[in-house]
Amino acid sequence: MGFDYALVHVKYTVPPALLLTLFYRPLFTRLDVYKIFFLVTIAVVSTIPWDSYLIRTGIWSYPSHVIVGPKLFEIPSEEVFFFVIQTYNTSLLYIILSRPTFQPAYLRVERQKSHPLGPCNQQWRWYKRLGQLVLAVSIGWGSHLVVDNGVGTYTGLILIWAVPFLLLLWSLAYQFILGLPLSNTLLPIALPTLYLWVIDTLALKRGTWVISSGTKFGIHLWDGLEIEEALFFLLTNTLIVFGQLAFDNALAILYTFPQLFPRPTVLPSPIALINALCISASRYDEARLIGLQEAVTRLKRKSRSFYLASSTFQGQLRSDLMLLYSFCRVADDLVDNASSAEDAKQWIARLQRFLDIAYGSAEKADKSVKQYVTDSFPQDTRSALLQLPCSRLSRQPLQDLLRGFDMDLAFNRAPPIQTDADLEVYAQRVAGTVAQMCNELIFHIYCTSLSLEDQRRIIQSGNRMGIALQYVNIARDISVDAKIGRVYLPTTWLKAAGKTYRSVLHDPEGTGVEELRTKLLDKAFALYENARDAIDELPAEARGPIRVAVESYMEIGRVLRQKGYAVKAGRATVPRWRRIGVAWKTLNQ
Ligand SMILES: CC(C)=CCC/C(C)=C/CC/C(C)=C/CC/C(C)=C/[C@@H]1[C@@H](COP(=O)(O)OP(=O)(O)O)[C@]1(C)CC/C=C(\C)CC/C=C(\C)CCC=C(C)C
Repeated sequence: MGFDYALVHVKYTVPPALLLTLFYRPLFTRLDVYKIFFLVTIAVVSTIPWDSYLIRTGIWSYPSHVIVGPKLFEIPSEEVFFFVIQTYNTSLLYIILSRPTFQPAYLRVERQKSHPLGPCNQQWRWYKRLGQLVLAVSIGWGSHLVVDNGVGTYTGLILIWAVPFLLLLWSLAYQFILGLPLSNTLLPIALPTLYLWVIDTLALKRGTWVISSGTKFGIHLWDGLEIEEALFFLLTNTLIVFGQLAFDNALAILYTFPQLFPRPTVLPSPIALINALCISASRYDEARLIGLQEAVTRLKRKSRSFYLASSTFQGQLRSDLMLLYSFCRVADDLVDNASSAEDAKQWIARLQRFLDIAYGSAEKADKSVKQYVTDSFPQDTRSALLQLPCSRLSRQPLQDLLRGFDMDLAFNRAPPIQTDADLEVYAQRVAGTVAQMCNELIFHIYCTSLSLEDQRRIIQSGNRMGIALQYVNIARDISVDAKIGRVYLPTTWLKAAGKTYRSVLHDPEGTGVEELRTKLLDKAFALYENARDAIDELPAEARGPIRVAVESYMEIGRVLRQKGYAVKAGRATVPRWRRIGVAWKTLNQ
């Protein structure tokens, strides 16, 4: 009996597990736990027979003075724990590194020439086949080495055990394996592999585990690291990451194509996951994928705060929020960038008609909505309208949002915001409604035990939070808005400060404006303080992410409030590292 192997865990495998867990703790969801548990189970069940065979045939061994004692099918308990902890560490590293990526945008429709809709991404079929060929050849070579029963036996046994699983995962998830950024694929394989190579070198040198000499090539990758051990850790980490990628690929399919999977659950069963992966890529909805890709690009380009916050959301809620953002952004831009007041009015009328049709008769809606949008809106805005998740949103906040845009048009006639009450109505329409829709999506997607009355109360707090954010938005954009002929500060405030609407329009940075900005920010922070506790009552999966979304926007207000802060180029911005810091601090509160 000895503790050498146990000490390898104490020193080298448990500390990274603790560090990674601590780092990711605020974002750890049930789905993450489910994904890791799923993979750990498969890893343990599939490795035990193979490892047991290797030990029983003497290909590798553990001197009795380095292990504590208990064994499972001849495998020391420390080794069984190794399967668990390696899968946990590599999986968690993958989850952390892939969190910023919006993976559904990497799904691709594949169609052959013979398909009625014409060819699309045909090259993917060849990539898939090429990968399958390479993996099949590796299995063949592995079998040959095993049959030979010579110095290549250990390599052969590694190959015939690991590569069939890789072949299966590749065949199911090649789109994600090839298409996702290297930070989601190569990095989570390379980092733990390198780390385990170093640990293995130390363990082999100390004799914690021993590989018998007749079954290995005797080649070293570096002093003390046998080539077979290097291959073993490389392939096991690849298996874990491919397993996670296949899981995420299945989730992306389940959550992206409602016409194929109408009501996916938050924790889909293994059968549902396999069904999703087995659907032919020719059946993916191309319009939906374009809608999601355009939504991510739009969000990334237009809002740094919400883009950062979006990476803290998961699954269907993340997609739906992006699509909602895309719609709101497009609608706002169509009205704001119109060439004349008449033109802007026309866009609002068209958006109004779009809502009429989208929320009209269910059977006819789909076709006529598509037709209407194609006939009435510019090409680059269509996906934002057509992919709006109408079935999960009520009509009233969308309707009110348009009424808010309508108030913007009134600036051409007379200042529409005279009093505090006007300001509140305006902010409620353009931002309270947005918050309401975010909350509607959350309650739709995540089950809650809250009564309807409590849900209504939380939604009302959300509305107030939206108003707070809009006040920050107005405080930030006083100069920008003046350039387009708008002053959102109530005229009663201007009068009390000895200013006129016209004077602020012409000199938005003049004396006295700073005090009014501060007054507006004070109002924003009062509303925020009042509403923020309601976030704690949201379903657990949405709490942290919503806090990040709210805090990263309120941070703009904090920057504006800093003594001596001068608004640069007409707009206050929060530096990237400060935004990340805010998100980090918020999640750890
Ligand atoms: C994470 C993520 C993807 C969130 C998406 C949120 C979303 C759908 C935002 C829509 C934004 C938008 C373009 C709306 C159109 C009207 C408008 C301009 C509203 C102002 C947003 C400012 O965006 P931006 O700075 O990019 O705009 P301009 O450059 O000035 O044109 C608003 C300030 C409204 C934003 C309001 C919210 C996102 C609501 C926040 C509140 C909650 C999420 C609810 C909190 C819940 C509780 C229980 C308190």
